[in-house]
Amino acid sequence: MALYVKAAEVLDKAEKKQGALKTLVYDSKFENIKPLFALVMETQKFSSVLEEIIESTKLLKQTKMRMNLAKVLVYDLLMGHGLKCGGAWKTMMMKHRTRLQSVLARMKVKQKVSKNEDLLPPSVRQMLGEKLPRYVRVNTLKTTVEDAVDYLKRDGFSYLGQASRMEDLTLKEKYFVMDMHLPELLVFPPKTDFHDHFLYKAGHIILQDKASCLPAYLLNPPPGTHIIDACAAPGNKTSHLAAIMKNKGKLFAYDLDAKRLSTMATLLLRSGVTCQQLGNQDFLKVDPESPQFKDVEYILLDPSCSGSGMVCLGDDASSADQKKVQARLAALASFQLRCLNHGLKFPRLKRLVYSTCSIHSQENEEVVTACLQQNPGFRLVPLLSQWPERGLEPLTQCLRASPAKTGTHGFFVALLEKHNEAGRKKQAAAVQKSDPPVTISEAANEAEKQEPALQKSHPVTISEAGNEKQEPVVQISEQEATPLSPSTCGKRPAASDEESEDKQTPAADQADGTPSKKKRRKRKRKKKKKTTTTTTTTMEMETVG
Ligand SMILES: C[S@@+](CC[C@H](N)C(=O)[O-])C[C@H]1O[C@@H](n2cnc3c(N)ncnc32)[C@H](O)[C@@H]1O
Repeated sequence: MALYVKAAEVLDKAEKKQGALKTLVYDSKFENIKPLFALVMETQKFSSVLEEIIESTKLLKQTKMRMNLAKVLVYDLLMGHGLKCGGAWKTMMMKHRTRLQSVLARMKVKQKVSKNEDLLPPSVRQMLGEKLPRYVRVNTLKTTVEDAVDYLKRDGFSYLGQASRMEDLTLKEKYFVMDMHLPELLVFPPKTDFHDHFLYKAGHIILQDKASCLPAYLLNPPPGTHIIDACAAPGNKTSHLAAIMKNKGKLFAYDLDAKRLSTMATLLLRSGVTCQQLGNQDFLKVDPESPQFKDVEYILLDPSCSGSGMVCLGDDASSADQKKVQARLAALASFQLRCLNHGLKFPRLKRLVYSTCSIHSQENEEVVTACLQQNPGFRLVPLLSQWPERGLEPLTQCLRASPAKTGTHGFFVALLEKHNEAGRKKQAAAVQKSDPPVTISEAANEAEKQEPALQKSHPVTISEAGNEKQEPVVQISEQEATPLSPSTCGKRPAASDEESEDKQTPAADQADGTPSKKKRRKRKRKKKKKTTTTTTTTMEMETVG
């Protein structure tokens, strides 16, 4: 029952505008956040429907419950996976179940619909991203685009060829097109459900939002290269990278969260990925100087972020508790900048792609600006000139994405590349002459002054899209994770994300501040033991994956 009481409490607080749902759930200190989050989000989504059912059955009067408690219980009883409580509460709810069920059934008959979702008001449906197309990435490790298209045609879908404008992505019934920017991406009407489809179950297609396909596509690591996916789980971008590399080379994929990593191992197995080496590890503690990374030339960094771009999660910006929201954003931005700076330390790195599913400049342009100030040997690569939404001024080389302009969830991508030594020295000198490096908060102030300047949309034709991958210096270009899964992207950094500065710095033992010989030896042994543990985890994950 604790779950329902806590969920009702969160909904009460949200009604009193004490914070955004997401923040309230995380602040609730409830031991099992995931089911609480899911219950609160779903109840909120069906709020108006549940209220109608509760009122027409006079449930509050008969049970003396308050509205939000009734809502969470009725949600789970009628639309969720059944009540997860026992005792008097369950007995009471079961007593009313038939009446509640028949009101729900009557509502559906009246509105001539069959699914619970269809009862939602249009405004809620739009907010939930129902209007976003269903994007399907063809997994070229298992099939080809042509074969996937043929299979889908035989399965009753009608193929309209490659799209050339945004409007072509607005589809109905069983029509589908090939995307105009990403040729391995097929586009279907919103809500087309592939979860039970053979191609999905066999790993031939991957359900991935278009914006989320950008990082791997733009990084475009050639087959045979060594690459790191720094914050990888649940692995949609990892499997995309492996497909681009044709499973040739080495793909180190790290994630701090063991559970998500194990989901990822299953997903990669199904997708036919074989070039990976998984590690349940904090990326910030991966040593760039380690011999195993000496050939790493590419990094994909998609760190934890606010998830404010995910249409289903919404944005905390309207939250009454702006202080908390800003503090959370600042903590995330600081973590993201540390990851970015760390990624640039790999000695042979050529390119790093940075992405977030956030719409906040603090996590996007400001992080990149601060990073470039601190790493003058790197610069931004201009991306997809035809892409309709750019990074905020002056970072227009980067891409942004949004439901309105690109028909996707909100997203941000920047591609950084190392430039030559002469340029680096020149830039370093210029930085010394000018202001000290921009810190995140300074960048925040600057960015606030800027008006977002967005470029106009230029429709792309097939051949242009093919050429669109940027001229390279070297060479160019979900839950079980569905794009709408809150756990994929809106995930808060694990505790160590925000405190991931190495906490194991040894305390000084001797007068000069250095540890004693004995202690040094002990620490050395401990360190050796730790390395072995990490390797074991990596090996285990490889076996699973
Ligand atoms: C936005 S999600 C990554 C989504 C993934 N790239 C994909 O496309 O499926 C961020 C991930 O970073 C992980 N993470 C957070 N802090 C980390 C750290 N310090 N080191 C490695 N992974 C971390 C989280 O567990 C989470 O799985």
